[in-house]
Amino acid sequence: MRLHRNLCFSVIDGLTLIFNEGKYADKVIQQLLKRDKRWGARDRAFVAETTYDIVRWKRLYAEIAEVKEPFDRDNLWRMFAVWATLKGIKLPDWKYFENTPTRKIKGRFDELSKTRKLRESIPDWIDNVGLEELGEAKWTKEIAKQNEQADVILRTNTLKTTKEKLQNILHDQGIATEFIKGHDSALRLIERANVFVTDAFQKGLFEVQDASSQLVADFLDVKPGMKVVDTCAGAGGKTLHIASLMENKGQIVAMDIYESKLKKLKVRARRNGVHNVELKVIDSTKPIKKLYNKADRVLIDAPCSGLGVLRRNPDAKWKLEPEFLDRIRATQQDVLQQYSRMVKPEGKLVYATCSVLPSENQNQIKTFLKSEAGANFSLIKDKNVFAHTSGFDGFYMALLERKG
Ligand SMILES: C[S@@+](CC[C@H](N)C(=O)[O-])C[C@H]1O[C@@H](n2cnc3c(N)ncnc32)[C@H](O)[C@@H]1O
Repeated sequence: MRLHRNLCFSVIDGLTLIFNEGKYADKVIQQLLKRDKRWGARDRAFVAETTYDIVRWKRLYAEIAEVKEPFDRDNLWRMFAVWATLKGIKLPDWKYFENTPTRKIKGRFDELSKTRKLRESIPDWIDNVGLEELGEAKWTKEIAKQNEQADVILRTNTLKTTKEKLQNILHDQGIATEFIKGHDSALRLIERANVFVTDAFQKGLFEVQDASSQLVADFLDVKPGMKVVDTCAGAGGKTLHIASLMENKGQIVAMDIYESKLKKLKVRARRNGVHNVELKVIDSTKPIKKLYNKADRVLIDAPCSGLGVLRRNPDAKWKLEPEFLDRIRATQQDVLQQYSRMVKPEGKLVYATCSVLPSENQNQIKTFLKSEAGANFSLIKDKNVFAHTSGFDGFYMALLERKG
């Protein structure tokens, strides 16, 4: 691979914004990709993947390069040189790469890789939490898998097409996909591609959604005609899936504390041809209380640490803080206590997170079931999905039923 100056400069600019100005990696990369209209698919992939890679391996590369935060541009070039050297890419004779100690970089990589938190490039505290909650063997495998790039997975919008038809349509546009066993609506891209620019996407034939995330709506056991409340709907990944499973029949109330997210859901629903979703901002306890005992199904896709989706959001490793984790655990129990009241007798509730930590998952369910609000419920089944065993995102989901 040959390094191109303007692409490498873009990566360094992006890293400055992410590391030094606290900007979100996905947003920064989105902006970077708009920089030069002449960039082809490969150039764009280089900028996106190299930036994500250096974000993912920040701690390890900074240790190898012997630089400390806040990083100046020279520091970032040194980290870039580490990235290129470890990838076996020949460094051009630009001034930024003068005196790059290639052999020393490889030696330090081997040495530092003996320690998990350095090898996997994670803060000490995350390593400690993972170790404490999952044990050495599981945590070591899971965090390694969480550092790999995730596949692109699509969910067929069955309101508009079938998985087989979608596969053919994408094939005609040069995008090869395969089915995934156990995931009825999913297609996996065999090679990465920008699917958002396809006609099929504009027409709402699919959404991009990881295979684990696609299990959640299935878990909720919805039927056409039901009244379903999606309490933490965000931009609606799961709401849209639920609408497909309900064949647009019945009613879905999609709620979130952020109106901005629900606005995105509105746009997506229109593209998907979804007609049975009502949006409600949670700005007080009123909209919740109004729905007490009314819903056949309630989904709590709870806010969480995101420790199951680091493959997609590698900068979360650096943004997460122990205090946030404590606060979010309290929120998780709180939403379980409050939102479970919307389930009617014999109705069902799914609690889900994209975390692999038991303290955000099964332990929350145990606490809930022992509480007064939880005494009305019984656990039907739950499922832990780990990236290292499934190959998809880390997730947890529990299905509870309210007694009659
Ligand atoms: C895991 S995300 C939801 C993802 C979304 N369900 C999807 O499938 O695309 C959690 C959501 O919970 C929302 N949230 C945070 N605290 C909340 C609360 N107390 N009540 C309702 N929603 C909340 C966040 O704004 C966020 O959109």
